[in-house]
Amino acid sequence: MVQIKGARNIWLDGNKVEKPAEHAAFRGTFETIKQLIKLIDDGKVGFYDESVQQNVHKAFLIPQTYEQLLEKREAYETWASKSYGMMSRLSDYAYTLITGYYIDREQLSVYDATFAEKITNYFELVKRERRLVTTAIADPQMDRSKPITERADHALLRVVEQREDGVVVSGAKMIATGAPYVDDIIINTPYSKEDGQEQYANLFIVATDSPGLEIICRKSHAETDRELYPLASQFDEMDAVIIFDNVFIPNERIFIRGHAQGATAAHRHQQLNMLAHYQTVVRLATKLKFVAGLATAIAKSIAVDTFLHVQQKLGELYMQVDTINGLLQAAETEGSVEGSAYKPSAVLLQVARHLGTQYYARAMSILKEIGAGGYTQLPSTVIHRFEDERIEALLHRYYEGAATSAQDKTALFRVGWELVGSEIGSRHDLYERFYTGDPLRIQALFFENYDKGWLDERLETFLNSLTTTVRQDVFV
Ligand SMILES: Cc1cc2nc3c(=O)[nH]c(=O)nc-3n(C[C@H](O)[C@H](O)[C@H](O)COP(=O)(O)OP(=O)(O)OC[C@H]3O[C@@H](n4cnc5c(N)ncnc54)[C@H](O)[C@@H]3O)c2cc1C
Repeated sequence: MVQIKGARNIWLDGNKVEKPAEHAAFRGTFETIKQLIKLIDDGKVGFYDESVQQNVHKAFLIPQTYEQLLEKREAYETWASKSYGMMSRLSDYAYTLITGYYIDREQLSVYDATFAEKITNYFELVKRERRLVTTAIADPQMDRSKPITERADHALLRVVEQREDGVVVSGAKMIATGAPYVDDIIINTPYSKEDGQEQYANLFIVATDSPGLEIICRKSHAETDRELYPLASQFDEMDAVIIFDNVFIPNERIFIRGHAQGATAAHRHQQLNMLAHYQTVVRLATKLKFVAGLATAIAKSIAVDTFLHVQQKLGELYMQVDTINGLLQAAETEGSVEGSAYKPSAVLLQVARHLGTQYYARAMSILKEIGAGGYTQLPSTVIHRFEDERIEALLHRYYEGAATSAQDKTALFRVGWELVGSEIGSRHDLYERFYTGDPLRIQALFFENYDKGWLDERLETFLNSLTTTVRQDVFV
């Protein structure tokens, strides 16, 4: 029996949600998560872990070889394809972050001598209890222009009381996708900290049933009717702001305590964690594949795939999928053993992640252009629910496709509308643009960190070839 406890202080529509698993806004997703967790007992997603004597998700597998990395890919693919790539923070991402910290525990112990022991204990706990975990990093959008030192006191999550057995923190974090469903949230800080800013410089994992931790949900996009809303009825992950109103964090959950460089190093670790990026790119590929398949089926259903420009647009979608898959494969084969793990190539995964922020928006645009007015021609319910048989018969006639029944054609367009026109669809468009951080600054960071050696070399060779003699030869 799979138990999902869910969080405690969940706020939706101004009310406290007492039994989230029974609430219409969360029920469908609770059910999906339950089905997913069952997969851990299957060989494709889970592996037997001696230390906890049970199957655990392969996100926890520390790959020693290329082949083991591929095993992880299969697990992520199987997990992601159950939600067609629509759910992305269902713990597999957070598990890879924890595994990454565990792999590099000695390195990070430089900033907090207790790091290695605590992360080892948590690594075992999360596997043993099959705890669900998400992550929240950014501070609330108040005044982004000010340096940390000039921001309002409550603008940053901070320690308000030091105790022997832990710390008390106040402040807020945004956004934590999946928060109502999880047991724990990894909390870190996005900005580089300096000495003197220790009260903001903590990496900890907070339990969602901690008193004072309030989960403020956005509007629910969930629906309960599976036939009308196949995506929203199963896959609304929910996004929330987490408010810490004097929340106690016990010592064993504080991995870096009040260390400016340490908190920055932990954040960089998360940003550069190739095993975590690997999971996100596998998930992205799954979603793009789903969209490409749907766009093709919609085009076929009304036979617009016969037109050249539609063929070109569908071709573009296939190229998106093949580009991301190609980058994934290259990242796998160009990986290397670093420390105790075989890790995929960082640069190629960063490229794939960044392309994803543009590809998804483009894919939505193509889906709109192909389906066109068909999305708004949908009757407000499925055809077989019409109470008048005469009208139902008329709908079967006038909603039919080229070689597709009215029932099948409207079902396809319904999914299309969920992606391009519904609230959950808009949320996904936003998610793909921003989930990896601000794409603008990430690309600029790519420039900064890029190994530009080969660019200089080429230019130097060219410039050296233009010796005085050659120039004289040319211009005499
Ligand atoms: C649907 C969704 C789900 C998410 N889920 C999670 C999650 O589970 N966990 C998590 O940790 N995060 C999550 N995020 C948050 C995500 O990490 C942030 O949205 C992202 O880092 C961008 O930050 P922001 O939204 O605060 O935008 P801001 O940083 O406020 O940026 C707003 C605009 O201002 C510009 N800007 C801001 N500051 C600067 C600057 N210094 N220099 C130049 N330009 C600047 C940006 O380019 C952008 O155009 C999620 C986001 C979304 C949309």
